[in-house]
Amino acid sequence: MSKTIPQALSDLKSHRDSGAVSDLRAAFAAKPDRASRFTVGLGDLRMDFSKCAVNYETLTLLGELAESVGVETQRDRMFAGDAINATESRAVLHTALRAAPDADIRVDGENVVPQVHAVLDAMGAFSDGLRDGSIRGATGKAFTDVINIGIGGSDLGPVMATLALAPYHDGPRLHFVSNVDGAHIADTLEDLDPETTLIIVASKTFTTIETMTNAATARDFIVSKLGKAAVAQHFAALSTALDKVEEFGLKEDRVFGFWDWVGGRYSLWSAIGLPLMIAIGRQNFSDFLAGARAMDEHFQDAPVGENLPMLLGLIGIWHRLVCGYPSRAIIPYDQRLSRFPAYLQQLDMESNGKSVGLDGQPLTTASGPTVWGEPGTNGQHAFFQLLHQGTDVIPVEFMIAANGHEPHLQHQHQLLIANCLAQSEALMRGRSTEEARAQLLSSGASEAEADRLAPHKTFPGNRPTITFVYDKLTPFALGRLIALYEHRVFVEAQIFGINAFDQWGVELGKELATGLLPVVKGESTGDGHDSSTLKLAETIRKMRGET
Ligand SMILES: O=P(O)(O)OC[C@H]1O[C@](O)(CO)[C@@H](O)[C@@H]1O
Repeated sequence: MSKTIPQALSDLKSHRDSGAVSDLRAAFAAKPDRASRFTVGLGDLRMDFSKCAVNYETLTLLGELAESVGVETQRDRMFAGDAINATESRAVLHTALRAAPDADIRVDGENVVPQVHAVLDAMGAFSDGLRDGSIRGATGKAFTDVINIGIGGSDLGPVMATLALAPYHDGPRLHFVSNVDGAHIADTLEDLDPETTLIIVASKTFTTIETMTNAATARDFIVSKLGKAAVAQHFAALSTALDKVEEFGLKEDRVFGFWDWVGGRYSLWSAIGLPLMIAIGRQNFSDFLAGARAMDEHFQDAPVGENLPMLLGLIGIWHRLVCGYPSRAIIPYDQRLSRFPAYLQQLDMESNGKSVGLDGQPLTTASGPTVWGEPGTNGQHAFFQLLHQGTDVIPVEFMIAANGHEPHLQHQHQLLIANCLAQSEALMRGRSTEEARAQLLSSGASEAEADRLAPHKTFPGNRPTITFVYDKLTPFALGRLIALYEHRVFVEAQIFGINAFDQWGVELGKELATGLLPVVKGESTGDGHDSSTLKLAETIRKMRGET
């Protein structure tokens, strides 16, 4: 019989308190094969978690915790299309978006895979037409530029993946506009010609105020030069709300749909991926889906001890619920993954930033950590000081490709690799005060100077890191990496006992913004708002010369 969750957690805490792996340096010295023991892989992807303070017993206890909440059963329910998004009574089937054409995945008795592939085919035909110039604008010119207007899940995934796969771009130039700040769209439109610009409006609900406002501005941009009739040729829409898209005035062949069982932050594999497909082409997009599918299969089939998403999730839980670390940093040593941390922020924090359990009761443990990061080596010259010597321990997840896409810049790639490995080594080893002192003395410092400076040059070490290594950042590798993190978030959510697939926490601010707009415009005195908010609105109106 499996343990109860409190029992499993309490056993993990006692295990940690017993100091099983309290000194990583000593653990490496004691077991020279520690790296091979705590590295798992899938294809060319390796996950080395040997620099986390865990041993085999930790993994066994984490496995018991997973069993106590039925993670595997929940996983199977998700893949089977059960309505596991309980607060919205919906299935959660982003995995069906990358399923093989002959798969059979049912929602309300209907196999959804044929619909998925019908949309993929339509996206393929449209992106082929844009890329080969057979689909043209109102004045007969081919499209040179495509703007994706969307926000959150309708922006972050396409932006991140388009940048990540830049070496595969051979289609029109891509631009992304998300912020309601007019500066974003103004700067984007600045150098573009309406005659050769296609605008994609990406919104699951087709009601999001930022996206609809930017879409209206983009529409004016097209209409002012080409007239109203050009809208149908210069726009496309990606949405589940087909009725609302119709009101916007788009023809059916310019609308690419998806379904309510695709969460916004899990939608990159759906029609929301169209900008990426336009940039890299149908075949590369299909490889991207295949990478995610490989991770889906692995997540379903591999035993817990070899299962990357399970282990990544369980180690995340170890750090959050047992060690109490409040955040984690994602540091890709890959400039083209520079938006990956931002993408993961939505994926992870919008999913697991909850404080009420599935039963509607307040959680009695913590839930998702703060997720943040920047690419290396840039971060080294910014916030790594805190990672090495700050008072908080922040687990880091590094990622590095063995091979870059620039064969003529091998030396730079080797330097990048050396930096990535050096950082995880430094975080693990640290430098004792005695070592710091000895180093100072050997570089000519006096005894007094060495005593004074040694504490400042001491690194506590023992700071946990996970390092991912893969051959090259191909479409397949990127798809696999994203799916890994999607499933990791899922595993952690099961243990937190929350619904990872709703996001009610974004609602209140939206409602208040709608109510405050008349105050900002001076059309309402704003009864019911607090004095700070009203005073700020008044100050801003004064600065704008409106009062
Ligand atoms: O695609 P939509 O419906 O415009 O929503 C955009 C984003 O807004 C959110 O609802 C949060 O505000 C996200 O969950 C979603 O990805």
